[in-house]
Amino acid sequence: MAAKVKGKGAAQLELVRTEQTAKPRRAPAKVAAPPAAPAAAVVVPVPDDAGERPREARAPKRRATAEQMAQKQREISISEFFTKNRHLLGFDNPSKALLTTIKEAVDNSLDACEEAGILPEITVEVRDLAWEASKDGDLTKGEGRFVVAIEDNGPGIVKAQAPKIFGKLLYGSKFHRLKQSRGQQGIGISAAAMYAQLTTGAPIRVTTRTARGKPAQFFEIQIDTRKNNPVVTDERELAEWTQEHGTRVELEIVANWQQGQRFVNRYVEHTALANPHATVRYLRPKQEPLAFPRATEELPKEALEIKPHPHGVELGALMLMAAESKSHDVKGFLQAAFSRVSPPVADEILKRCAFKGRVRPRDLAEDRALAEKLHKAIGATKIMAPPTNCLSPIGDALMRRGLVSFLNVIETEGPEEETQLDLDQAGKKKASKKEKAAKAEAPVVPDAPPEEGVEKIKGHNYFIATVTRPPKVYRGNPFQVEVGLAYGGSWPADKTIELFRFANRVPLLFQRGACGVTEAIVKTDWRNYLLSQPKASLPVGPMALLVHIASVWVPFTSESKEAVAHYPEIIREIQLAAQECGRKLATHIRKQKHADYQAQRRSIFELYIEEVAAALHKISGKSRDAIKRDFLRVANQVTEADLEEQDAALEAQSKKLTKKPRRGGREEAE
Ligand SMILES: Nc1ncnc2c1ncn2[C@@H]1O[C@H](COP(=O)(O)OP(=O)(O)OP(=O)(O)O)[C@@H](O)[C@H]1O
Repeated sequence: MAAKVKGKGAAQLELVRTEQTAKPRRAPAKVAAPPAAPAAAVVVPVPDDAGERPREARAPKRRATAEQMAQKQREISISEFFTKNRHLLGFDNPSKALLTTIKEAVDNSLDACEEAGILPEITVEVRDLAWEASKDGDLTKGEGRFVVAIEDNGPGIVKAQAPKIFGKLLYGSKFHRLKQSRGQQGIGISAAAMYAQLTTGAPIRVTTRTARGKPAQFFEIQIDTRKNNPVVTDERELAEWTQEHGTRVELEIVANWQQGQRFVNRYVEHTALANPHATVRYLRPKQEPLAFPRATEELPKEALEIKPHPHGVELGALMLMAAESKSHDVKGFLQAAFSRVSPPVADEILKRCAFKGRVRPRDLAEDRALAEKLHKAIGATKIMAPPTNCLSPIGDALMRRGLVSFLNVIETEGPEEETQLDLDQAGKKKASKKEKAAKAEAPVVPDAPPEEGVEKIKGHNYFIATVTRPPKVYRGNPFQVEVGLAYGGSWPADKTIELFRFANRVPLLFQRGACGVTEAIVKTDWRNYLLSQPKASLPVGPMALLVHIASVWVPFTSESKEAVAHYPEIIREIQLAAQECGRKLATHIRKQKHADYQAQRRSIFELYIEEVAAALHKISGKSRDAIKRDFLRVANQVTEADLEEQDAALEAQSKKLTKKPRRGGREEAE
């Protein structure tokens, strides 16, 4: 495809596909015969591979002429293209298709609720048609077929829009705007509908209502893939529907539940983790439903739409914007079309351009040299970074709450609290009844207060730390990175850490190796933070690491939105966030090691308290319990004081160890 300016005038500039021909304007009178082959074929001497005497070869026979080829050339509709290339949209195989279908609909529901200012209540339902038929004694029906239904309490969809939203690829509200949202391409839900149609022939079924008192609308929609247009096969009003407002989308698809369910489980769990304001219910075949109640009643901060930043615009886009401008002069155009261009900034840009005579925006569209001058001047002018109110990060507090409620759902009940007596007997053997009774009578010395950042979840201690970096910009697009970690608990200590990747609060479950997020975490030297790390790999340790990128436009590596592209600005920000979080982790691990050591010291001391108390009781006649209590208090004071001293030393050490990333990603102590 090449950009070509057609005719004159602002509206006339457009990007034109240089097709040979979509449809010939008039049929050729007669396809000209190919030129007659020369009487004697051209003989080209070809040296033999072995370097022996040159061999003589014939020129290959022409198989088709340009005219013959032109007859086969025609436009390809976007739906036809993606029908053939559905792997590009995440429908590679039936197990992945199950997840992609759910993901597209849930992401839309969350986006719609947030945009409307509604706390999302989302139900995800997967029905296994073969299993349902088998319950009625029919073992022949529905093999490999599933119904996926997603219902939300969002704002609903107006009647006239529903067919295009669900029956036309590249139709949506988010592509042209600059504001953080899960969807950005306008292809997701219609692609799911296309996959359903392709694999089962069934239309997508949509029920939607925009307000209480208004009737719910029901549609069955198919896609005419040749034209990329919707075909409504059924449409009616429903008198009864449970939702006052919202949308329900139902798709019948070929899927692989056996393998796909773990992806869906993960997606639902992680969606709840990054969206603590949403309630998600998950109804699945042959298993108990799962519920993820919201962890906060607060909606995320509203992301506002911004205008593009001048430093992010490329020459072709600048010409296109100029062509569409309604401003009378370039100064007005710059101010109206871009963010952060105040009158003085516009004057400075124009001064740099030094245009001769009056230049109107449409002149820029028609004259590439003029546009290039302006483009260069923009690049040379210092302009304030774009506004960042277009972003809505999760934030430290909610990331922590999300992690806690996620761990509460996935964590199984931990071991019963081990009594001090269990530990005293050097081993894990249970305390005898007598010992337990003695323990109950023993004087109580208060436990040390839990360390800041440590959460007890179902009997397991997790250290949780979070970092939210300030917003940054890549190619004019604001973005912000957040990192959270949960260390300890029942995560295995000898395995690679769990890396949870998120983009605009959407979990990324595939293509971990191809993702810029993974690259940034691998490049971070986790040995500085007391984790082991094989070369060029993720670190090893009992930890889950959450990385979230919020941006007005996430640069994905493909339309299936599974991995983030390797933009240096993004990778560096992730590294900085990971390092900041890593420093918190290292402080915790050191503290933990030291506390373990002091507890060990104390327990050795406590082993002898009983006997010493008995002896002192004999000598002094003072009560044994009072003596024991005094001893325990002293033991605690000594080890606490040691701990405090150690804490101060650690604090000083960690301040000294302020890390600075080295070029290439590794970091050094200053
Ligand atoms: N449940 C819903 N409630 C309200 N509006 C919806 C809902 N689902 C889809 N929409 C509207 O339909 C549009 C198209 O959705 P679609 O999933 O095809 O693309 P997208 O979300 O814009 O981008 P992407 O292709 O990246 O997912 C959305 O932009 C939104 O305006």
